[in-house]
Amino acid sequence: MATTLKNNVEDKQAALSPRLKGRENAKDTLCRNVTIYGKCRYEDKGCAFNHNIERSASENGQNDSQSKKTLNVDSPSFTPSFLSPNGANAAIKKSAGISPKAASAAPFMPKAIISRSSNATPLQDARTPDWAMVDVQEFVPRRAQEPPLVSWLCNPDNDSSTNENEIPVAHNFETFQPGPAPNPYLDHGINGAAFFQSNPSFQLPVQYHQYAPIGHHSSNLTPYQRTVHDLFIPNDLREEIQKKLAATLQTLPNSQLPSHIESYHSLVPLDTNHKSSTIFGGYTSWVYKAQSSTNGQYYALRRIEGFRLTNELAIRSGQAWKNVISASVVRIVDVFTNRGFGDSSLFIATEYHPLSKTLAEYHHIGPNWARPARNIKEQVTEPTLWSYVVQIASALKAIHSSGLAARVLDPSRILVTGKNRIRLNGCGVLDVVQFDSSSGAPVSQLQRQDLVNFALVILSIGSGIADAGANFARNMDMFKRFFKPELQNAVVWLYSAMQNQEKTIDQFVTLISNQMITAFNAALHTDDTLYSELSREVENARLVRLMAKLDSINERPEYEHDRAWSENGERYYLKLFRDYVFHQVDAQNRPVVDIGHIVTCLNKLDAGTDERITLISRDEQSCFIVSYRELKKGVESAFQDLLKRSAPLR
Ligand SMILES: Nc1ncnc2c1ncn2[C@@H]1O[C@H](COP(=O)(O)OP(=O)(O)OP(=O)(O)O)[C@@H](O)[C@H]1O
Repeated sequence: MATTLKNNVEDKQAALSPRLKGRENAKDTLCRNVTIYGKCRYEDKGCAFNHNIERSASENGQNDSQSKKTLNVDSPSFTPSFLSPNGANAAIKKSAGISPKAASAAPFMPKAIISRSSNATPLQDARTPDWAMVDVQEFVPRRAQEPPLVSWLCNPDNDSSTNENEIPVAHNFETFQPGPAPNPYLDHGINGAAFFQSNPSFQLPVQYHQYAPIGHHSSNLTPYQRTVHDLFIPNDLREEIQKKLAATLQTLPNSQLPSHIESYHSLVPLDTNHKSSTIFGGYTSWVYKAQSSTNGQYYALRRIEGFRLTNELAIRSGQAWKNVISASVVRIVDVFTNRGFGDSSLFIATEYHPLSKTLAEYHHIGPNWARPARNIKEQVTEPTLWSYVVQIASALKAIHSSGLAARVLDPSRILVTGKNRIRLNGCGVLDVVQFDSSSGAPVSQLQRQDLVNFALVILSIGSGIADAGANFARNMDMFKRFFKPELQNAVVWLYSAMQNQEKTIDQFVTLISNQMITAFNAALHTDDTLYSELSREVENARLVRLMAKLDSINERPEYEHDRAWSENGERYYLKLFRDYVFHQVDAQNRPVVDIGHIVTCLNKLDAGTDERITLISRDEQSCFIVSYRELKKGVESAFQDLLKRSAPLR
């Protein structure tokens, strides 16, 4: 059970020191057993009370400095001397006056370690899960009755450690590290091998996080400096993703639309211009975002208004598009008819790409953006146009090799789903709505028509004219003013596909192989960039999970009367740790908000380092010196305990 913190010394105390200020005044008048697992924090400053402290090597340096310093985020964090990157550590300085023989002496092992380890009662039981740090004993404040392992007792009245009224202070020596590895300079046999990483297995870095400087770097920072922005993905990318997510979740309350169409519900219209085109065989089409009640995913539902199904095979020809998997084609997931809108309509459910525009909208092509209104700045660049050519070619290759033809290939039906990322949309619709009339046309002819349409799409985007096919020669002249012969030749080659029965998309792909390589290289660069952005988020995901655990176990109303979490409880220090991480104050009691401190603490907690920190209760009555290793163990065990009690997930 928990150590009794309150004791009869209390009434002898005149005043309490504030948490972070006024220590100097308080130290002479008060030494109120503030230490449970450490030593009196005022002892080094001449505390007037007896300190029955059996010194051990472990307290040299690190505990002294811990206890001397105020609890402030500005305090330098403890770095084990043997991990010190610059090598300028106290251990080296101290050894200057020691005889060379001493270097080969056996490392100092405090007696307490030996006795403790032999008597240790492992808290781990057979049910210890994999995540547990089996070599660490959980930090549990001891009862007053238990004999202290090492008398680090700070008792103002009595230096005997057996008195009931005293707070026994047992220091957990499991976390003590005997010291750094032997000095590699002295061992000539190893030939300097100690300077190199000999252990190929994963090792934690000194700072217990993985914020390696990959990706772009701000040049006016020193190598060890990071800005908060370095820890997260760039703002513009985050904003873009957030907008897309918000668009996906958008709903339309009180809409007049049907509540559901088959298994799709929450319909939101996506087309903003209420014009009807003849591109789908004269049928009017509407596009809605909808959520599937089958899997919760979002889809784009294209409704072909007033379509009457006369042949079941027509639907089947639309279903064939489900097998076309290409990064440059909007994937069709379902084709069906439904009367939800009060008429007979055809519905094509496709993948939903939030906030996408059509190529015509994106490049201002159409009746409203005819050539004279388009200025030179809006002129699409040649690399962008080549990128479109490569993507459309790759889409057509996938479609044609499935024995299908796109048929709908127009700037008003190609979606721009990202920067320079396009996808063919509306494919498969004509296969259904013109099933009877088109069943006679050979697919090879439709595929060659695709090549012609392909040429017109490129010409249209390049020249800014919607109906580029109406006067091909004149528009081509215009096109030649902006683009090099290689691109002009590609357009002409495609446009003449109807006259040459041999032309296929495969031949075209071979012709543009140089551009394919360029596009592939650019895609790899984009991939690298995104990967480096992703690597920044990796640490954040880890820390968020850790924070989720911390927040789940702290301040639970169910634990309100749980003694383990009370001031006298064995989990009390976890509460104090939360304060230490998130509720720091400075000497004037002003909040210190330092994300660097929070991230550092959480990383060390996650790693379970041996560094010890001082945790002081809000009323300044209790003080713990505890290592991150013990904290980690405590957090994990409290969380597992919580999981055991929790209701099964729905
Ligand atoms: N799969 C999809 N994912 C996300 N948005 C889409 C999808 N398909 C279409 N849209 C959106 O719906 C809008 C309308 O698409 P549509 O294909 O009907 O083009 P349109 O320009 O409205 O043509 P028209 O008015 O001639 O029918 C597009 O601008 C696009 O923003």
